Amino acid sequence: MSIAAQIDDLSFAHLGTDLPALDRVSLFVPAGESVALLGPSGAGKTTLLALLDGRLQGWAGRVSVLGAPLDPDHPPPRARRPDTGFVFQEFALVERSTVLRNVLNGRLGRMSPLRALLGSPTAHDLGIARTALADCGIADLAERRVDSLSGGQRQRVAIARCLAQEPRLILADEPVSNLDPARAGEILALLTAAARARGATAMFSSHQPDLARRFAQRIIGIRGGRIVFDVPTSELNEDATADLYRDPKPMPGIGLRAVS
Ligand SMILES: Nc1ncnc2c1ncn2[C@@H]1O[C@H](COP(=O)(O)OP(=O)(O)OP(=O)(O)O)[C@@H](O)[C@H]1O
Repeated sequence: MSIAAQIDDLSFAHLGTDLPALDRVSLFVPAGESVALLGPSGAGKTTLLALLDGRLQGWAGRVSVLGAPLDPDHPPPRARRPDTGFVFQEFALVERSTVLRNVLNGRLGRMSPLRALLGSPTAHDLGIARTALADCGIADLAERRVDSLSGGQRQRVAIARCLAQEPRLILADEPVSNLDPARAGEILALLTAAARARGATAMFSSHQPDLARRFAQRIIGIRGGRIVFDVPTSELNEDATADLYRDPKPMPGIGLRAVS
């Protein structure tokens, strides 16, 4: 079986913090799966995705992505890992550039260094970018500047850029948190269907259990940096989900009191 990500006994604290953002996490994700990470604010979802994306250093434990171990002290530069794609919550697009140029940026890691430097795509790169635009339903926006687009359209551009990279692992950090419920469903449908059609693995974080249920095969609950459940979507339990979001420490003096 091909492996998208394997994590063994991983602990990590951000610089300048004492509490670990991830605490003894172990995880195995076979290739092709779609996985949702659920958990309250500060649970460690973004940290886990950033770590798999090779953007963090100095963890304890073992991490391998697409079969290659990541060195905790020297993860390879992002540009040298085009097989892993990332969709950011805040899109991270070049606002004053066109949609097509932004999507072509997803090809940079696949181009020769000279072409990447000159920003000169081949016909093959252009074909892949146009296919990604069409798959995301925004072929007609190719020449529009990003700063003229709505939030939902920007999110489609961010996904198209990621698809143009031809990643085998797609990581997405709250990719629909800025969208209304109908748009959020459309975008997650698009992301997971595009991953499936390409045989890629998709891992996305969310605060919306209903969307996770609809679009993920597997749901991982994280709280306080630890995995508290990891189940096939069909086995997700309402109580476990509610527990995940329960207030950790009620404020002293606040609560229900009998009124005499
Ligand atoms: N750059 C940073 N420097 C210091 N601490 C950080 C940094 N980024 C995150 N943290 C801390 O790490 C912990 C996990 O944060 P993380 O952003 O991974 O949570 P999250 O589950 O993604 O939250 P949210 O749903 O709000 O995005 C939190 O305690 C947070 O304060």
